[in-house]
Amino acid sequence: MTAELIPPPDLTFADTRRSSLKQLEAFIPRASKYGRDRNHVVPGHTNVSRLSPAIRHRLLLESECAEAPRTRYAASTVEKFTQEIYWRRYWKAWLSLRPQVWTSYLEELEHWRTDHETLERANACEEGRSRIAIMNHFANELIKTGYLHNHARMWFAGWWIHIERLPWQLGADFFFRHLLDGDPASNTLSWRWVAGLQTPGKTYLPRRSNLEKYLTPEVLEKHAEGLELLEKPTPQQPEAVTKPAVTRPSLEDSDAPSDGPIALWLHEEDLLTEQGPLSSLKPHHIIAAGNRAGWKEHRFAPGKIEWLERAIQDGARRSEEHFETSAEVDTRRPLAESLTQWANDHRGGQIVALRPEVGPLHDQLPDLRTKLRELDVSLRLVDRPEDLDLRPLATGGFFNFWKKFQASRD
Ligand SMILES: Cc1cc2nc3c(=O)[nH]c(=O)nc-3n(C[C@H](O)[C@H](O)[C@H](O)COP(=O)(O)OP(=O)(O)OC[C@H]3O[C@@H](n4cnc5c(N)ncnc54)[C@H](O)[C@@H]3O)c2cc1C
Repeated sequence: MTAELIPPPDLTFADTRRSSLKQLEAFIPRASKYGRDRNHVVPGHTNVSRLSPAIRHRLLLESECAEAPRTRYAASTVEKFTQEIYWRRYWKAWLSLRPQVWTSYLEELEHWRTDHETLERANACEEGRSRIAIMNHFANELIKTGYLHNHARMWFAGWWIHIERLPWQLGADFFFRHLLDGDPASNTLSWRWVAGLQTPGKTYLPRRSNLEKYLTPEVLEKHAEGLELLEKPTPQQPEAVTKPAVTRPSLEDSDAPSDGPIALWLHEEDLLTEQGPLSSLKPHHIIAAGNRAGWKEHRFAPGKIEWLERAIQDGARRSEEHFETSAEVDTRRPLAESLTQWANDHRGGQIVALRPEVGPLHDQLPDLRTKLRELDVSLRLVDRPEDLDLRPLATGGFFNFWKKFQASRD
């Protein structure tokens, strides 16, 4: 096997439901060793599922992924894997209760983007021109594949913040632009956690000894330059850590359903409309629209946009089959244009969708709602019951969330 982490070109990330299910099936025999092996970073990333893009965009449901290994193993054998999936649900629920953390991140990012000296140093790190060869390797891997192993994400973020002393917001943005699984909650909050903002008094430092323990030796040997800088790292303590308050205890009301024609809006936040609360809807039309304006605003990498387009195509094809009506795929125009075009032709109707959580698509909702109302079309957003159930559990830390979740199942 090659000693590079950058996978061979045939190692791709599932972009359809069918291929995601196949990948999940293939992962099941390895789930029992996940607790032991998951922190080891090896070429091809065979210790982990690599399902994050599919889970992030809901080609697969979190519940399906958590349940699949249990067809073969006892719950205790695969608990670590289940827990990791619930880390994702925890971050999402946590941010949903505190959307101001996302808005502040975007404002702070805007500020750093105007600081030329800092931006130049950040660019050098993104482009693999830093003092530490293995971090250059990770930057390169991220850009080439749209993926990094969790441990590599932690090392990279820790190095960026505590060694290079760069603002975490620029690092989070670098990840968000390239990661196929780039998620407003998991990404922003993990960077905050590494910076010491999420759990007061706790930062994450990348240490040479830890890399030597968990990274395939041949890879490290090949990229050893600058490792001495990771021998005795000292944390960059955040200035002031305040606990963000819950500002959105309940979700905004949707427009009331009307009697007119219905369009189902399929979007990248949840590509599984045929399963869940919308499955019995009788739409007259399906609009599978990409958030082109958001992709542009957040400067998504071309490979990531291509992945999203393929996943949306797949969602549209499945919805068309399930709802027995035509789906129009529109990933080229801004979202508002695709939806208002239908609204203009169907005044008095309604557009129904699964509710997008905090992030770029959610940011567009107020403007979209206004435009649709002007055309006398209502926008009805529907929640998955399991998302609503988990939301109120994320008021404290993860293990508190996990305990409450376990208790709710007993
Ligand atoms: C700085 C940083 C940024 C991150 N950004 C993202 C992001 O944008 N999107 C994202 O999905 N994950 C993010 N993660 C979490 C984690 O690194 C990835 O979910 C994981 O590496 C994906 O690979 P996998 O599918 O092989 O995971 P596996 O180990 O196979 O885990 C299975 C699933 O559980 C979930 N999961 C696993 N670990 C975590 C975790 N620590 N936090 C949240 N969910 C987890 C994912 O959905 C993952 O697909 C980030 C972590 C760090 C440290």
